Amino acid sequence: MSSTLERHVVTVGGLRVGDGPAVVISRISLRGPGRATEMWRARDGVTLVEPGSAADLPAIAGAADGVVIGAAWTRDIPLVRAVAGLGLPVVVERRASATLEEWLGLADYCALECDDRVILCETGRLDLGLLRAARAASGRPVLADVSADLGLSAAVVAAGADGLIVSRPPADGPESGAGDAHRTDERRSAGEAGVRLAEEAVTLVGPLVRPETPATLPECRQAIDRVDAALATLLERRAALAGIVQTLKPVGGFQGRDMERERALVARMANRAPELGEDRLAPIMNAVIEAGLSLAEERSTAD
Ligand SMILES: C=C(O[C@@H]1C=C(C(=O)O)C=C[C@H]1O)C(=O)O
Repeated sequence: MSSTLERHVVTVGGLRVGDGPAVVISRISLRGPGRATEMWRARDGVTLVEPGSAADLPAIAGAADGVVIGAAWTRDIPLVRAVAGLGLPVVVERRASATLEEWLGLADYCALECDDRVILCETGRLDLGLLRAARAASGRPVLADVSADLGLSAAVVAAGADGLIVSRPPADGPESGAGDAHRTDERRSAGEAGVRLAEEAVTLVGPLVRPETPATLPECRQAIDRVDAALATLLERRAALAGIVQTLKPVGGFQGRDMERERALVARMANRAPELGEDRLAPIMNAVIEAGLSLAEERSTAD
C-alpha cells in the first residue's frame, strides 16, 4: 500500500469527501414509478440520488449535488454511462460479488465521464479489508453503508472509511397510513438513532485514526471539538478506573498517593506525546489524577 499515492478529495455540493472527518449521510428509499430511487442526504442538505431508471436522470441533473450508481445495477452499462455523464460527482457502489479489480475498473470508467469526481461505496455485508484495499489502490474516497449492522460504524471509521451511509425511513413513509403513525414515528427515531450512532463513531474513533489539517477556523474548531469529545470519554473512563484502584489498595485516596507511579505514567505518556513532553504533561496529569481522587473520595464518603 503506497502512502505517497495522491488522494482524490471529491466535493459534493459543499461537502468535502476524502479528507477531514468521515461524513455521515442518510439514505432514504423513495418509491418511484419503476425501481425505487434512493435519496442520500447529508446533515447540511447536500443531496445525492440513485436513479430508478434513465427516466429519472433529467430531474436528477437539475436538482441533485451527486449521483449514485447502485450495487444492484452496476452491470447496466447504458444506464451507468448516462449517469456518469450527467456532470455530477458519482458514487460507485460495489456489486455484492464484484472483485476489487471490477469495482475499481468501473470507477475508472466513470471517472473519465465525470472529471474524475468518483467516490466508492462498500455495501451489503461489508468487507473492510476490501474497503482498505480500494482506498489504498485508487486514492479515491470510500464510503461504507452501515445500515445492515450499525454496530460496525466504529470499525468502519477505524478501517479508514471517508463516510458512513445510514438508511432511514422516508419522512412521509409509504407504509404510513393514518393508523400507522406510531410505527412510522418508531422507525423515524430508529433512523435518527442510527445516524447519531454513526456520528458518534466519527467523533470518538476519528480523532485516533484520522489525522486532520483543517484549513478554516470553523473546521479547525470542529476538529478540536471531536478530540475533546474523545478526551472527555476517556477521562470519565479513567476516573472510574482510578476510583476502583482506591478500593483495591491498602490505603486509598489522597492519603495513598503514589508519586513514583504518577511520574512513571507521565514518562510513558511522553513517549506517545513527544511534542508536549514530560514537563507539559506533568501538570495536566496531576490535575487529571487529582480530579479522579477527589471524585473517588466523594463517592466513598457518600456510600
Ligand atoms: C490509581 C492509583 O492511585 C493514585 C492515582 C493515580 C492515577 O490516577 O493514575 C496514580 C497513582 C496514585 O497516586 C494507583 O495507585 O495506581
